[in-house]
Amino acid sequence: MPKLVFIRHGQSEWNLENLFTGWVDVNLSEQGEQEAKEAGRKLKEAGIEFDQAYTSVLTRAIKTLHFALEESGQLWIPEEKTWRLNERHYGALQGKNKKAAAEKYGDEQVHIWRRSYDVLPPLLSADDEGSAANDRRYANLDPRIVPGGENLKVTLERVIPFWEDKIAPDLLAGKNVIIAAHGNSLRALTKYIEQISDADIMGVEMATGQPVVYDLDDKLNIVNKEKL
Ligand SMILES: O=C(O)[C@H](O)COP(=O)(O)O
Repeated sequence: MPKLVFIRHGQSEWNLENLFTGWVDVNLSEQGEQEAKEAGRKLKEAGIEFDQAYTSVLTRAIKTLHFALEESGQLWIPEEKTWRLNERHYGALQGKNKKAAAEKYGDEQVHIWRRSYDVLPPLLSADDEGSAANDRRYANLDPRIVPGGENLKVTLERVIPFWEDKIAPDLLAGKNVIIAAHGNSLRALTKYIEQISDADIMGVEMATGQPVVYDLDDKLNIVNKEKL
């Protein structure tokens, strides 16, 4: 029975400062590093052995994966990084303080931007200096698909092709897979594999640094879900 583990990166420097982050490549905070190591200890305690790891192209997720794997003695396993597991792009909100935005635009508007399934944040244009179009790590992406802002729906639509092409085939081959990613790329995957409605996904949150372990059957149905 394959195991699938999701882990949201540990607390980042911008989580700590309460800033919208999205595709901005911030580091883990000291607490975030500790959370990632603790996740590794829990995975070791649970005796989970991985065959394959996937992560985003953002430092906070990559380092979380590495701390967790190192702590569980599995830093050697194959890993792949993909932009498709990146955090949802927060558009022009990136770098803004969440509390200050709520004071300016109202709690309700900010909640809609953060948790609605299909409302887009204010977009960042491709010529904005913060645009991902200027970032070397996305140079191999068709400029037409470099986002200027994403909602959960758009995030899900770019995460699922990666699930279909890479993650699901690994699981079907009986491999245990760990995915270290982000609050919203993991909410998108959670919505997809648990078949959560557009309305109910608004209430689903991912804690930083907490492994979520799924046992799947050979048709990838969920047999058990446990948070460590
Ligand atoms: O990108 C961000 O700001 C956070 O990592 C996730 O944000 P959220 O809690 O607003 O979804």
